[in-house]
Amino acid sequence: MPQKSSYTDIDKKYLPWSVYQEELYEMGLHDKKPPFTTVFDEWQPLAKERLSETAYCYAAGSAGRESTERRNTEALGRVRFIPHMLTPKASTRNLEIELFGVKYPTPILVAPIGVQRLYHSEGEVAAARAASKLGIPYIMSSASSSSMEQVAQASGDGPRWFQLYWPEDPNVTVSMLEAATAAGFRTLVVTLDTWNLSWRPRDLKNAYVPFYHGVGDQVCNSTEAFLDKMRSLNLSPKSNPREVGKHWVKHIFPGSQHGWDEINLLRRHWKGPIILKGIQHVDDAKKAVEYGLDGIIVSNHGGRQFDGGIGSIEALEPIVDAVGDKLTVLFDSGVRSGVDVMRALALGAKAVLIGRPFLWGLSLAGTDGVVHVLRCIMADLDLNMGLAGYHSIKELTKKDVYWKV
Ligand SMILES: Cc1cc2nc3c(=O)[nH]c(=O)nc-3n(C[C@H](O)[C@H](O)[C@H](O)COP(=O)(O)O)c2cc1C
Ligand SMILES: O=C(O)C(=O)c1ccccc1
Repeated sequence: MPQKSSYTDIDKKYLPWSVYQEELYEMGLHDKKPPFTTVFDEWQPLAKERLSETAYCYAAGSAGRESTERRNTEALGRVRFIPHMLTPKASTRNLEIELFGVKYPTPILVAPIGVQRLYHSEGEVAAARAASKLGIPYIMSSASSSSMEQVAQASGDGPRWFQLYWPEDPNVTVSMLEAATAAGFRTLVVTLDTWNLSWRPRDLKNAYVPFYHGVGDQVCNSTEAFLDKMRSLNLSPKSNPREVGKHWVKHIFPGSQHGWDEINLLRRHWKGPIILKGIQHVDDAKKAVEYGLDGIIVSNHGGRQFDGGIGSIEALEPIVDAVGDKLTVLFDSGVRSGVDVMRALALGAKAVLIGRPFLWGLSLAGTDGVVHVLRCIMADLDLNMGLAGYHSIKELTKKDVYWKV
């Protein structure tokens, strides 16, 4: 499937993004309501009411004392703008961006999140459909609870990105990359910060991790080399889902770290752009340039892996200063509103991944819930861009930002 060069020709009813504000006020005249609250900080508590304790804690929880997660949102909140006035061009905004030669209608992507069927019966399929409607990349996780084919179908002609948890065995790695290519995924995100799951006290207290319950191993069904291994043990995903699930976890979380030189293996087996996710250190960002990567995602996995790190936004500025003109820098961890998106863009990110908030939307109302959450964030972004005097994304720079006080 050739990749489209532009996803900006989406359904006009979504544009400009600020139109959602009018739509919502209009609903009041016809006794209608949005699927659920528009208050950013109410999505999580509302989802908590609907989810099982185990599923809720799996998503809400982070590593250790959850100090990195708190630091993510605190540090983002410290980035404040000094708005411009009398800027007539800013009365309409163009939020388009270009990543790897492809145009997108807004600088927002859907973060890779595994096991989405814990949150809604349609899981990844519902979320991928939402992203496709909005013309934004859906990054399919290696730990999905839907198959590559199901997600690809739900994406339609929407942009397909695939996130790799990098197995120990190169044959399994190559087999996953081949399956993803065959299913039409064109951009590869390789997550580096999760060689094993961290110490997560909430899940340990609940004695709960999804894989032990056979959730999150659906990608293995598309991975021939892995299925061969299972056949040699007389196991199949259909007859022995739990055993196969446990083998799968060992494969995608091998507990041993690959080295930089192995990046070449990925390059040999992937034609499109390759992006490393989980970079926080400037030295690693420089290595990514040295090894010819196309992009990096400055991320600390939402504070779910290493506890005791800096806020992800604090890592962004020095990384952009060092390598921002040499590869594409994306950002995630702690983004909760449109203004948070502006904050990361002003400090140099080219686009931003939304994580937990879309998962709460999925939990509350499936595809419509994800669309609602993303449209709220995009409308907030669009309106705040205008109020601070910006017409386009490239006008956002750190000279208008006040922080580190
Ligand atoms: C429940 C859950 C599952 C996740 N699964 C994955 C995954 O499979 N692969 C991955 O690279 N990141 C995964 N992440 C991390 C997200 O991609 C993203 O980095 C993180 O959610 C950003 O933090 P925030 O949601 O607090 O903004 C997961 C996050 C959550 C909350
Ligand atoms: O929990 C996570 O953060 C994560 O990355 C993951 C890993 C495996 C399955 C589901 C999610």
